[in-house]
Amino acid sequence: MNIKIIGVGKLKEKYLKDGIAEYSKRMSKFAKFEIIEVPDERAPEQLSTAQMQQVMQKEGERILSKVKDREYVFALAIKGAERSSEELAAEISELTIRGDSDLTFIIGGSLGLAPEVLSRADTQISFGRFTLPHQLMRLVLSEQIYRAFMINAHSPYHK
Ligand SMILES: C[S@@+](CC[C@H](N)C(=O)[O-])C[C@H]1O[C@@H](n2cnc3c(N)ncnc32)[C@H](O)[C@@H]1O
Repeated sequence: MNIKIIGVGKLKEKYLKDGIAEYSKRMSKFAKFEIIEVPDERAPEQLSTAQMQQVMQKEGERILSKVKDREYVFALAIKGAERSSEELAAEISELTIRGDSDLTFIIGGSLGLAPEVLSRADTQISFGRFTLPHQLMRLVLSEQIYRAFMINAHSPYHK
């Protein structure tokens, strides 16, 4: 199985890099795990709606250039559908059984995801109504994907 997370911008914080490296190492016995970073669009603090859409569109084009046709795509979106950890684990297991072995998770930039990215997604996944910083989201998501593998392996990690 190949798990890919596509994120916008370069991860700067050491504690986030360390956390992701830890889950990446733990996941290596279940899947090939990679994180792809696409450049964020430089933008001033104050943006008009049109400028915001332009930023999201440019970032969206960069994101979509990294997505292959065969990949099953989860877009992370606050307004997406919430799941429990067990439900995500079951979803990953079902996808594997039906032959979808390339799972891609997309996290938007600071303004969110362009409509084109949401349209390409096979499903939208929400971690609740809180807005999480996109870089922290990479770590939270990495842990939840690892947790899904542990649930499917019936490991006591998930209680
Ligand atoms: C700072 S948030 C963007 C906020 C933007 N106003 C929006 O509504 O998308 C950056 C990215 O992190 C992810 N994200 C943040 N909080 C999330 C949540 N509760 N559930 C799912 N994804 C979330 C999404 O991919 C989002 O595009």
